[in-house]
Amino acid sequence: MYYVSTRNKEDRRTAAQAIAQGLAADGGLMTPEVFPKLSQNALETMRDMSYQQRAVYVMGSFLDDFTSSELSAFASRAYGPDKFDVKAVAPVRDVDGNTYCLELWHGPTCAFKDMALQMLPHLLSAALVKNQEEKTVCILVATSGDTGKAALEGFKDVEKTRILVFYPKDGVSAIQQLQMVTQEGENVGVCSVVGNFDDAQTGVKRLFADPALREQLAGRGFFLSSANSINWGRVLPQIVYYISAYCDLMRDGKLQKGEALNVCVPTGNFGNILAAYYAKTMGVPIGKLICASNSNNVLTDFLRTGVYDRNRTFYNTMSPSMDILISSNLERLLFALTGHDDAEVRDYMAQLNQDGRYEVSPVLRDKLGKLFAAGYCDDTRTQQVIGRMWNEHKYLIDPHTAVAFEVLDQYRKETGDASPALVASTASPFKFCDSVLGALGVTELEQGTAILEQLSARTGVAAPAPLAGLKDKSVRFAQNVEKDHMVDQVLELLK
Ligand SMILES: N[C@@H](CCOP(=O)(O)O)C(=O)O
Repeated sequence: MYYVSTRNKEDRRTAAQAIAQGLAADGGLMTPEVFPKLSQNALETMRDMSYQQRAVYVMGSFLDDFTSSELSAFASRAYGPDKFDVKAVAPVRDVDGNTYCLELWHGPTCAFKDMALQMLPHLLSAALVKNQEEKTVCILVATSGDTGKAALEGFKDVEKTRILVFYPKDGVSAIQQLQMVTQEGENVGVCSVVGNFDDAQTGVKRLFADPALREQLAGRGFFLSSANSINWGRVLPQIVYYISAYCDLMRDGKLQKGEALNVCVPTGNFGNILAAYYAKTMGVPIGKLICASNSNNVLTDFLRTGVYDRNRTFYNTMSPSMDILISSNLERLLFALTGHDDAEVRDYMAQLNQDGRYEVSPVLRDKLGKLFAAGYCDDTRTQQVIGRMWNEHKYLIDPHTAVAFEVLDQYRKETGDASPALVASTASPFKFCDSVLGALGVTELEQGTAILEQLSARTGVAAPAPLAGLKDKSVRFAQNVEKDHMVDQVLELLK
């Protein structure tokens, strides 16, 4: 199977090339030329498999330049008991008999990003060998909180890799920041950027597009790649968990063969919900894809009107991982829904770059409306939902998950569509202790890592071990740069 750039479908690469490259040379996103189909029989075959086996089954259908024994070895290392605190890896919790919650935060950094970033280093390391690459890869990451730590943990001390993470100063939670600045490993770097996530992400994309920098780094024996969801190796493992959740629900008798399941995903960069869309494209009986946003509701407006307009106020919210106005992966959706019309996608992206805005064709708008629903939720409501979920279900959820529960509720009320629904739960509530404690009515908050124990004491829920362990770690990274000086950090790390 080949992968093509969303901006030039003549640019064809193998999976190993696409994964090593991260982003296409023209700034487009590498995307499969065709999507394999999963029959109902295939879903039934997978029903009784472990998560690791399902990952091999699904990923194998996309990665024909990787052997099945390679993928099996990667899956057992990526999703083993030393990495995930539950055997199921991505368990599905029954909330009320018709609403299910896919818990994606049982990995080493307590966020859904682990699902892909425990796998990507294996894929990328193998890809370097397959491509006979002699240079060391330097992974540049922009994060609004979760990707950064998950990528650092995944690539820590991985041979022939370096990793540098940029996060917005004052744009991530205190625990998220502590997770990153205390990162161990000889090949890692972390730096805050003056600005918001969009500034960090745009800065990173600018570095990828800088031919002089690439040449200079090549001279030092390095090339650049990405661990953000612009890299296909990030999106593919995310498709697996939607398929796995559907199989779990069938196995447990909660869904009948072929029964539609709506899926509601809190998303900022659109990678997580795009993975659900791809699972649907492959044949999983997913009904409506419900896109949940916080007050940075650029995606809500886009999916409702067909107009993408990032010219609006950027809010720092209590669900920081979704504080994004330039949503990278939408480009892959546009490519899919235009029938791989790279010229049309190029045109939209050029308008976005120039005016911060584009409007899709009426045909595309209709397709979006049939596939997606969208809504958003502000911080006040987010805290109410956290409080309600705790009081009614004794279920402790994080602010991003709360946004999704609220938007699903809005959708059900507005449409009367009472189909079974799956909510993607993207992070542990312990990553956002202050907001969660506030939602539970606590006003006097402990400082530093003591707040983890405070949330535990208030709820009787134990903090995940990797977060509880933060109190023994020392801060290693305190660098802060203006967005125009990110290049200096790269050159410093790779000197
Ligand atoms: N929500 C992200 C932002 C980057 O998104 P990605 O899916 O492209 O890595 C984060 O937590 O950093």
